[in-house]
Amino acid sequence: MKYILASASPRRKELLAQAGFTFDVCPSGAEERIEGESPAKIVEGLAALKARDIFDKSLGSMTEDFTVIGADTVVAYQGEILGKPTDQEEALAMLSMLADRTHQVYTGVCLIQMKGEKKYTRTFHVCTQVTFYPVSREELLSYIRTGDPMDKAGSYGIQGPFAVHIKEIQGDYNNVVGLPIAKLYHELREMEEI
Ligand SMILES: Cc1cn([C@H]2C[C@H](O)[C@@H](COP(=O)(O)OP(=O)(O)OP(=O)(O)O)O2)c(=O)[nH]c1=O
Repeated sequence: MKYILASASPRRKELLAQAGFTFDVCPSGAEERIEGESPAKIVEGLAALKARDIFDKSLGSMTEDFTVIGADTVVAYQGEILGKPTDQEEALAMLSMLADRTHQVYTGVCLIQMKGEKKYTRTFHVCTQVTFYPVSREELLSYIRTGDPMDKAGSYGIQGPFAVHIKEIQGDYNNVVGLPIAKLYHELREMEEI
């Protein structure tokens, strides 16, 4: 089975490699816009969009069985959905809202597999609860100056300098970083047994 990761995220690449997969990386340029639904539906929809884009592009050139992996991550807080910030001001607004509170991180994953003549699709999501300590405005500003928030959903990376502000998490840590690798592994294993 050949695996194709439909993502430009270096964290997703690292997590998949750590888990022992060998794979190609083929980022999707699919337009990321799905609105007005629950966070779970949004991340699943966006993951499916990315996976489908790369599946369609790969189909003509693949001579062996293959699986495309697409993923998307958002932060949700009391009905608000937070993606990547567009500028430093927005990053400050997001982090100020999340400080001293608990929010949810959703990652959706879509697997599209071609086995023989048959196509199989699986889409799922994983939700992790994350609680921040109180964070002062000065601390937030100095974190934002590092540039770390800008490519991350919710404006923070749990795996970087912001780690000192994480009080508690409930659920899969890797899901927060961008890929629920354990669930992904088990879903793939089930898929390949069919
Ligand atoms: C909350 C959080 C998010 N993130 C990252 C994971 C994702 O890369 C990013 C959310 O953006 P995504 O749109 O999910 O992914 P991406 O644009 O990086 O890559 P692609 O669309 O090509 O798959 O935020 C962290 O690295 N750490 C965190 O703690």
